[in-house]
Amino acid sequence: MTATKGLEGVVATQSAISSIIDDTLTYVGYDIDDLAENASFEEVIYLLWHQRLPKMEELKELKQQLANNMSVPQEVLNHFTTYPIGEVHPMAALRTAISLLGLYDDKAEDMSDEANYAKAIKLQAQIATIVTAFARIRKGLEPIAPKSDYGYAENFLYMLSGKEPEAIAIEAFDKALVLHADHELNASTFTARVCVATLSDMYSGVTAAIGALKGPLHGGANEQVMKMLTEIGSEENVETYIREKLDNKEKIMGFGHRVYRKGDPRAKHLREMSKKLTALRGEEKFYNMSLKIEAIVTGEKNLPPNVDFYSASVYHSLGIDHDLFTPIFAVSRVSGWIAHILEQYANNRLIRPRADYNGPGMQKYVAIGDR
Ligand SMILES: CC(=O)SCCNC(=O)CCNC(=O)[C@H](O)C(C)(C)COP(=O)(O)OP(=O)(O)OC[C@H]1O[C@@H](n2cnc3c(N)ncnc32)[C@H](O)[C@@H]1OP(=O)(O)O
Ligand SMILES: O=C([O-])CC(=O)C(=O)O
Repeated sequence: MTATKGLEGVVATQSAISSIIDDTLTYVGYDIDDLAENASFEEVIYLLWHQRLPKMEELKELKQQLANNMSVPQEVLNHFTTYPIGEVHPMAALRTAISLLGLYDDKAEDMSDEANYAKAIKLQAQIATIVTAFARIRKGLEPIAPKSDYGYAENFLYMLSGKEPEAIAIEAFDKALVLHADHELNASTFTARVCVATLSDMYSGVTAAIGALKGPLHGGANEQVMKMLTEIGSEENVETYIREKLDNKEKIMGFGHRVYRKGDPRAKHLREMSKKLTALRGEEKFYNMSLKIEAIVTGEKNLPPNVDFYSASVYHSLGIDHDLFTPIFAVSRVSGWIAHILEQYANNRLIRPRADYNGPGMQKYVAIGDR
């Protein structure tokens, strides 16, 4: 047995949800460029969960189900007030809250298709409330109740700020949600599938996936990109900062990808959004700095930007706190995790690979006094 480091190139399952073939990303056969331009996030959720686009009535029903299920048990919101203020990362809070949410769902352990679909709706709806409520509670603010006539992106921005969001912000946020919804067998999705392949419940699968998304080599990179942009501070500092990092063999967050070689097709949409939104907010410097970083990293290392690079300046331009960038990734990606969890349940087999053992040979137990 020989191990493949990081499982690179290993095909671990069949899936009909999304594909990356020759650097083209599709959700159920629809090109991401097509969906980014035309589909709403709710349509994408339906597409991922049903493997077809919804008809008008089906979309209306899904939107209503999501809006009707956004309220979170008060106990879950109350527990946020017990955290040490300012010390808990929102991804840790989210991971804990989703696990806690399972305790208040009397169907959490019911593995019927109906119960799993009801859990899917609840999780997708309530994750938005959890992220926004935590963001407010940690600042001493009251959570804002969702509006039943708002779409998903609009409700998220409204619950976060308490203000009616501008049309341009809703449109940009909705597109960001579409772009992040699914991505074949990325680390967090694989984690979710491994978890539920033991026939564990959906809350466990999503909690495990959040843990995997949190790391800076995966979803956590978007927050790190913003940290880097803030540290660099101005266009003049880009060259020295980036070259020093590359010379020290440090990674530049938001660049590189395990699967894409020519580039991540999602990045160009976010680059465009970053250009538009930073200009609108008078914060062009973040876009200009990003362009300059891209030119150096791609020029020197042949590493194109991934989805996390320009999403940072997009979310910053929407006035979102930097440590909420990865929780927002989870708000979108939970749609993909759920699609994969349902697909795993539908054709399940325990996921249990082998390890190529490279420890010591056979040893004889030595009594503690003789070691
Ligand atoms: C939503 C997402 O998860 S997208 C990815 C988000 N993560 C990031 O942006 C973090 C930065 N990027 C990375 O760490 C990597 O490119 C990953 C994790 C995305 C992919 O990693 P892998 O396929 O395992 O590539 P690996 O880390 O082995 O890198 C291969 C080589 O490219 C270099 N490299 C890869 N990414 C970068 C980077 N961002 N900056 C500088 N060098 C890099 C590595 O140092 C390594 O060089 P070496 O062969 O000289 O040692
Ligand atoms: O596919 C990956 O490895 C990471 C990624 O881009 C994503 O999850 O969106």
